[in-house]
Amino acid sequence: MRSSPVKLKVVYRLIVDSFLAASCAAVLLRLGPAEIISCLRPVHLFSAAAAATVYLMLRPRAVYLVDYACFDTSPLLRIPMASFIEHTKHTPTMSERSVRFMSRLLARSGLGEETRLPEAHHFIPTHEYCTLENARTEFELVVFSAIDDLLVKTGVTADAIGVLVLNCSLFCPTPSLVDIIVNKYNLCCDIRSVNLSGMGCSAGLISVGLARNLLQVVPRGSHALVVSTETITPNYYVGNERAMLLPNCLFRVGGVAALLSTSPANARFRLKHVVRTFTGANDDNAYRCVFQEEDEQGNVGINLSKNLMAIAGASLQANITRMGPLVLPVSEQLLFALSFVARKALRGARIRPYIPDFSMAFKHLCIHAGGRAVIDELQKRLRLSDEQVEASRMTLHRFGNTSSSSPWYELAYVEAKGRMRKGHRVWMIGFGSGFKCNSVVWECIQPAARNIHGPWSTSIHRESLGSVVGYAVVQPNDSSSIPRINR
Ligand SMILES: CC(C)(COP(=O)(O)OP(=O)(O)OC[C@H]1O[C@@H](n2cnc3c(N)ncnc32)[C@H](O)[C@@H]1OP(=O)(O)O)[C@@H](O)C(=O)NCCC(=O)NCCSC(=O)CC(=O)O
Repeated sequence: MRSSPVKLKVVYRLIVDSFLAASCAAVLLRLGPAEIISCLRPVHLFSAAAAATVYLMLRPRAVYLVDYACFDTSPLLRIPMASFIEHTKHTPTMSERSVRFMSRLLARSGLGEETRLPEAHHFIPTHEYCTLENARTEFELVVFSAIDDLLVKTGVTADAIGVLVLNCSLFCPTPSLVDIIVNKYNLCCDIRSVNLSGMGCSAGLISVGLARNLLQVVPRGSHALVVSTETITPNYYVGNERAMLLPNCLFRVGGVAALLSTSPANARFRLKHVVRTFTGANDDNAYRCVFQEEDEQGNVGINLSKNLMAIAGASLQANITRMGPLVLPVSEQLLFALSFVARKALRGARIRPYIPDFSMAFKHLCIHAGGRAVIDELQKRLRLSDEQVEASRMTLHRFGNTSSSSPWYELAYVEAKGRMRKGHRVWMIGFGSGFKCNSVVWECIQPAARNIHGPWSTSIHRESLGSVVGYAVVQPNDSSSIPRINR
């Protein structure tokens, strides 16, 4: 049975959402069609036609997602936690204390036993194999596999690609990563290509926005290839700073290739909104909360601040303040606006911000799988149900933090579960260094066929929220032991 506040809210929504429609209908009924037509003069009709023509000519072209393909990580790259810990023991610069710390973190990280690390990280001592050549090898394996899959899936040939946008935060060689792709696929010599680096985990959604913008200036019907990945190989931290050991435990291999177009032919999703929020201006805590630096011994790593959860929550708040008006029904917007005004007007009165009910706007949420505590925080902030964060938790468990590609693994999860329907809206939320929180909204035109090949095809039958409620427990002093699952 529904509780009274919920019932009240349903009634409130009905009243507010019907109010506008009722007002318009009343005005039209009072005037009557004959009266409306008699009010119109030729000059009105001409102005309306001119305004409509100008609008049609200037409005941005609609952009569609033809399809996407996530790197289907090879089982050979699987890194059970015991192996990971064994490898850290063979890194001479890492102390026993750091090894114990990482064992503890891994056990509670929400990552499962099937996440993948690049080939170089499977050798001992790992740091000796983190070379530029091995980084290129990892990049090529991940990205070429995803692009090959995408081209096969869509039947689009490489010469139909007019725009290429790639983001990879920490690996930025020359020739650039987009040059590697242009060279491999023999893409057009006048391709508009952009290589984003250093932009963190939210850059995948920035790439989507950038591709959308570039598609406005190339011939209609052109295709934009968007590639989002993080190359793990060169980023193995060998020091003992706890905040810098965290990324070793969380980040794993992954990548996605997505094809966008201004043509709706064979498209599977329509791009509805891209909303970017940057909270680093004048806020050093936010700016430094994911920070590449050297520790006192000169070892380079990524320092993840303990404040990250709070900062991610605040930047999400800023992002939804801009997203809300675009996607929420009037009733939710009104409550949100009232709470905003009340909070501003009565600063001392500790009024909690109103959290809109996003299930009214979206059927599926794909929240960047940054870490277990991050998902927990966002679930709490947005008051989401376990089902609404399921794709995020499952992706973290099965693939780890794959950085900017993680929302795509989540979209693939929803599709592999057969939950996507025509007309469903999907909200992708990315956040990362800067500090940035970005959102992309898609509307499904054509769900994927149920049993297609994809990153979840071999495991979806055994994936469910219930299977990840416990955390794998590794015995730090016994690397040979098989980790057990603590439920
Ligand atoms: C790592 C965890 C799974 C640990 O979970 P726990 O339930 O054990 O939580 P906990 O907070 O008690 O942490 C356990 C121990 O780790 C320490 N600890 C936790 N976070 C730390 C940090 N950032 N720096 C230093 N130490 C840290 C705690 O002090 C504690 O130590 P002691 O027990 O000694 O007191 C969780 O904290 C988590 O998910 N954190 C978020 C990870 C994160 O920042 N992800 C975003 C990646 S960046 C990204 O995705 C975007 C981008 O790169 O752009």
